[in-house]
Amino acid sequence: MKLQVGLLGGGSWGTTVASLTAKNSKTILWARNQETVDEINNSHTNEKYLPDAKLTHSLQASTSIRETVEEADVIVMGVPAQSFREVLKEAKPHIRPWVPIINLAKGLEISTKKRMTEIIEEIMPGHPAGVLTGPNLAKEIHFGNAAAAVIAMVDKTIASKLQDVFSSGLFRVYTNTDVIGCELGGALKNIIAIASGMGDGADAGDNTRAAIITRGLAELTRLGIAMGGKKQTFYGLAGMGDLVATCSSSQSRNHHVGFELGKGKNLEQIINEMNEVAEGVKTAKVVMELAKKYKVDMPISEQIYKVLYEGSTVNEAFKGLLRYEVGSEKEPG
Ligand SMILES: NC(=O)C1=CN([C@@H]2O[C@H](COP(=O)(O)OP(=O)(O)OC[C@H]3O[C@@H](n4cnc5c(N)ncnc54)[C@H](OP(=O)(O)O)[C@@H]3O)[C@@H](O)[C@H]2O)C=CC1
Ligand SMILES: O=C(CO)COP(=O)(O)O
Repeated sequence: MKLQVGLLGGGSWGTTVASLTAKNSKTILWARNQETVDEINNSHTNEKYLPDAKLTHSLQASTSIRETVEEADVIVMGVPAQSFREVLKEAKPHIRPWVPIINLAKGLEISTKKRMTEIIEEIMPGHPAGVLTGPNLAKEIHFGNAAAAVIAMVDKTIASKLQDVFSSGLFRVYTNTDVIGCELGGALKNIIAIASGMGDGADAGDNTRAAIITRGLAELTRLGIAMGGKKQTFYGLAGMGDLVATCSSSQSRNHHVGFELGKGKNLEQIINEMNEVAEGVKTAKVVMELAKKYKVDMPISEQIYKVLYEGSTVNEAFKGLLRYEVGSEKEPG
């Protein structure tokens, strides 16, 4: 039986994933913006978020959440982390019992410090919750470059059914049962990507970027393990894979924020000039609280937090990092 997909969120990643699943299954994409919906239905494009990309013709869009989810066999949540709860609550009355809900967002909720699948479990108890994550820069996937992702769910049987919904010849979807680790990998790497972009913007060089990626992996792994993720997960697609892609790509919005900071622009101006989300900016606040709660050292994230929220300069951030005691390159856990 072909599963029907209801995907909520018409930004660059939501539209990309909907265009992928529409190749395999009937897919309806919900966006709140009527113009976006009309453009997807009539021209099979979403120029605001995916300039020059042609979407799968069978993809339908709707401004009605009810129409999008009421017959869906799987719900995919493609809105940013801070809007996740309100959109899911709006959809809840129309979602059939036991339908799995898959998160695409890479962020943590500021007010509760929760992961998105924790929000799913809170609002929709009884529905299997999972996350699709990995090194997946939307535009490359749209233009047909090969990529790999992970679908993480506690229930292996459901995860392998959903593998077929998301996979295509060029988009290879692996399964994993470590939902916590996969979800945290995606959220935590965004702050490291800001750091890497900041180094690139300040012309710090390739060695600096490599050090940020490697030590960034160590610190996100430390927090991830303390919060219940598995060490192995952070060395896979959801951890190292996504970290490398995001930290080294000018397509990454988080890298872009860092790059502009490195060039000397201020945060407000950078955000005002973007029309897409950079989740790391908000996640940085949550991560500092989590690092304190779990008593984990996160020197790179801490310096980024100081630049974003405490008026630290880029120079001070790099000097701050250099002041940390150089210990042994011990196991992150
Ligand atoms: N882009 C990428 O390469 C990848 C992104 N992700 C993650 O996916 C998530 C979504 O990102 P992405 O699609 O890129 O984001 P974009 O910034 O491209 O788009 C955000 C989308 O969410 C919609 N939206 C925002 N707030 C609300 C709300 N309150 N109610 C309804 N819709 C809302 C926007 O609608 P409107 O246009 O009306 O403002 C827009 O359609 C993020 O967490 C990101 O980290 C994960 C992997 C890859
Ligand atoms: O998560 C992503 C790629 O895997 C996208 O990163 P940005 O949100 O920084 O663009």
